[in-house]
Formats: sequence, C-alpha cells, structure tokens
Amino acid sequence: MLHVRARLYARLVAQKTRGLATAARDAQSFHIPVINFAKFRTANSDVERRQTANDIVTAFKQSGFIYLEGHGIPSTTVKTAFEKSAEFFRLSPETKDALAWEDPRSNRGYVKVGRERVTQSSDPAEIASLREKAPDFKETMEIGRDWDSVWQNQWPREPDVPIFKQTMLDFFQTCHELHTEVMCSIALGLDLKESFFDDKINEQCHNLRLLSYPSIKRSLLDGEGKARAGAHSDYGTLTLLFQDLVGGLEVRNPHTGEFLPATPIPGTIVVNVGDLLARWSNDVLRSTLHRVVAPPANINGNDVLTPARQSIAFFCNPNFSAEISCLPNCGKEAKYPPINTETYIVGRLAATYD
Ligand SMILES: O=C(O)CCC(=O)C(=O)O
Ligand SMILES: [Fe+2]
Repeated sequence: MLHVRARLYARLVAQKTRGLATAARDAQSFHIPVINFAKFRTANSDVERRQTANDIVTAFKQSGFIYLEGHGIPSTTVKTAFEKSAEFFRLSPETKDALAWEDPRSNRGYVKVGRERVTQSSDPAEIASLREKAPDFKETMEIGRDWDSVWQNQWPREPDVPIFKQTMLDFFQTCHELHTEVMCSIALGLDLKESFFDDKINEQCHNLRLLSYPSIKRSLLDGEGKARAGAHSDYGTLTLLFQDLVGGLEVRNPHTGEFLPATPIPGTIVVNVGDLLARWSNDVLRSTLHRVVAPPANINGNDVLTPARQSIAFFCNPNFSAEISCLPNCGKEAKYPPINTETYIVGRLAATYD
C-alpha cells in the first residue's frame, strides 16, 4: 500500500516538474519572430509556401505577434503615408476638431488626445475613471472604406493637406491586399483551403488609423496605468502596424505577465492577431496584450521630454455581415457562441471612446 502511494506521489511530482519545465520553456521562448513573407508570395513550390504558412501560424499560436519582412509594400509608399499623416496632425486644433470622430458605427474622423482610453475592461464606469486618471497620450485619425453606403470619411480640405486623401485611399487598398494574403497563409497553416477566408474578408470593413504621440514630459508617463496607449488587445482579425524608429511599443508575455519591447525593425511591419481571429480560432491563435510606453531614455538618462512618435495601424476586420463561429481544425468543442462581426466590433469601439 505504502509502495503504491509512494509511486503515485513520485508520478505526481514528475508530472508537476514536467509541467513547470514546459511553462518555463514557454515563458523563455516568448519572442516576436521576423518572418520573410516573400517566401510565401513568390514561392517556387507548395512545400516552400507551406513552410512559411506554418511559421506564421506557429508564431501566432505562441506569441500572437510577428515582424513581417518581404511584405511587398515599397518603403516609399510607407514613407509617403507617414509624411502625409504628419502633415495632417500639424493642422490647427480647430481644423482637426471640425473633423471629429462621432459614432462607433462609423468609426471615422479625428480623435483628440484623451478621448480614447484603450483597456481590457468592459465596465463603462471603470473606463471613464481610467480615462480621467490615466488618459492615452495620443491623437488619431480614423479612416474607413470610402465607398460605404452609410458612413463617410472625414477628409480634410484638399488645399489644407494636398494629396492626403489619395495617399490614404491607396494605402488602405495596399493594406487590404496584404491582409488577404496573410489570411491565405493562416488558412494554409491551419490546414484549411488557402481561399477559406477570401469571401469572408473581401468587403474592406477595415479601419486605417493614423497615430501621433506628441512629445510630452517623461514624468507624465510615469505611474500606474499611465502610457502613450494603455495595455489592450486589438479587436479584429489582424493588425498591420507600421512604426517609426522612436520605440515604446511593448508586448505582454502571457506566461510571465512581463512586457517585452517590440523594438522597431526598419522595413518590417508588426502584425498581430486580434480578438475576433482568436475567437474564430477557438483561442488556437493568440491575441496578445500590448501597450505604448515612453521610449527608452538616452544613455545619460536625463532627457526630460519624450520624442514625438508616429505610427500607422491598419485594423483588419472580417466582413461586417460575417458570422464568427469556431473554425474547422480548431478543437473539438467551440468555446464561444457564434457572433456577428459588426455587433462585436461596434460594441468594443463604443466601450473605449468618450
Ligand atoms: O502605436 C503603436 O505602436 C500601437 C498602437 C496600437 O496598439 C493601437 O492603436 O491599437
Ligand atoms: Fe493595438
């Protein structure tokens, strides 16, 4: 009897040790890999295409974030989008306020500093209090598909920022096409037909967000919950994030709770999984918390002001009419009931804006 108990105990200890070893491995292996998408786009063989698709899906299972290189978007295209974005944010506060964001169903227009507070909370009172105590130090311009039958983009007047509209329309289209390709790779990596997502993501219900983080006193970003953008996850399928070289983006290791810097790598796009794709995949793909904090201080450590920072996020969504229910090959039992895309996205947006 004693023997049996001792054996059982030894087995339990061994299991626990193995579990701890796996957890430690997961914690240590958390990183944001650089993936060369050119290998997928111009692959010579199915094997090569499949290899990159597997790498992407593996990374999205582990950390939910990748740096995409070889994505095919010319650096001049990104540079022009950043220049036009900077030109827009240099407009007077009155000119920008005249284009104010008004409605989560539209999700278009200018959002001044302090109006949005991204968070994981869905409690309106908690979000309101966070917004007051620790607002996001950023301003944004939100752009949707321009041919929507109900909602209109809030374009600045052409003479105020020449070619802004055309630049952003072209950039929107370019990002939409890249999203479609990356979703093909995800389908393949999940053992689905490569075209599986095509008719569920083709209506361009996306959101192009230009972000400007003004230069502020570093001390304003010290303190509980204070950040340029608070810790949050994104809502849709994928986010394509273009960042300048200032730094400050951090990604949370879910195994340890620690935030890891997503240091800018020139020429790459940071791509991360959003909540709706995580839900679609029954949490096989991971939607990871991230935030934007003050960039690392200078070596002498006494820089009082943070440099201004610019980024562009393209939030990709399924078609608003698409029903999101557990994908094939993603577990035996669905963890979530089906949900309509528009209901989900508009609900999340309504909670985060003032
Ligand atoms: O500016 C960044 O680098 C990230 C912004 C972001 O995460 C967001 O707007 O959802
Ligand atoms: Fe985000």
